[in-house]
Amino acid sequence: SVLVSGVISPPDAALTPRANARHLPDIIIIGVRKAGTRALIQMLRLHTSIAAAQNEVHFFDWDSHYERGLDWYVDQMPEAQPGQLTVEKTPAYFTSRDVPQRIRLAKPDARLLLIVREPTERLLSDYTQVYHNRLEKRKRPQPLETLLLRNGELNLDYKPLNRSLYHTHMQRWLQAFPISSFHLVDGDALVREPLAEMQKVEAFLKLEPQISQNNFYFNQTRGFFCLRDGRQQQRCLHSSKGRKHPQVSPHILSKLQHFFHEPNRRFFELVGRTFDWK
Ligand SMILES: Nc1ncnc2c1ncn2[C@@H]1O[C@H](COP(=O)(O)OS(=O)(=O)O)[C@@H](OP(=O)(O)O)[C@H]1O
Repeated sequence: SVLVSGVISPPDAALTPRANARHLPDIIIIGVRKAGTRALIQMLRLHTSIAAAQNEVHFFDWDSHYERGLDWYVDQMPEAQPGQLTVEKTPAYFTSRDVPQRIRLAKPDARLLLIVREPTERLLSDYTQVYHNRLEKRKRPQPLETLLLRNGELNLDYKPLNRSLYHTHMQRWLQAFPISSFHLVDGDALVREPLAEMQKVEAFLKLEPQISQNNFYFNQTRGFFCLRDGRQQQRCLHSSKGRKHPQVSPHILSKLQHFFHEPNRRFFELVGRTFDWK
């Protein structure tokens, strides 16, 4: 501060380094569960302009969190340097009824990242996740057929099946946000060619292109790409990512793929692009 004719003037804002601060997320990864949301947020934070929340926050989908208000939500965010964009991921947002309107109220200019994956494979991944959760809780896992079929027909109330009906959920989101608020990430492509997929994300977010081939190396043991950050720290995703899926009879597989054909077509129409799904 400077003493001018006996008055102490406030410090020059331009000369005072602004401190790191928490703020509402600029970017939200809204899902889909088991489509590669963790890989996406980890790859995004390779960029120096991104500050990412570590844990799934579940602010907009859990009433007990939502009732705590926006100050609580901001407290869950990482500290961001001036100019950094903040991102959180909660895959359950995509399929939760009230979430689109709640996000619109809190952050109408949020940039929404949605990662999708071939719906049958996503269903099997979802089943596998629940299977392991039950084992951990010492509950007996149930065979897929019992959950998926009712009187020989597909059981539409089975949640992992419902979550793969992307168009029904996307319809709700498009009532709250224009399509320009979304960027869709191809989860199958992110596994095979992470750099190409991340360059599209950088472009959508208007970030300076920074992520490079140097940030990825293929790990033969894991069968996936792992990450190398700017300080040459190497890191693969947790071992719960990339699990073996159950063997499913060809009859059920083709039933599922046939079933998803029409919902997929409607999803492609809604989002104005296609994916390479059977
Ligand atoms: N690089 C890399 N390493 C490991 N795993 C990768 C990677 N990229 C994408 N994936 C895929 O991410 C799938 C898990 O998806 P999510 O992180 O969205 O799951 S969750 O909803 O948060 O539980 C996980 O699904 P499963 O293979 O079914 O386990 C992976 O296929």
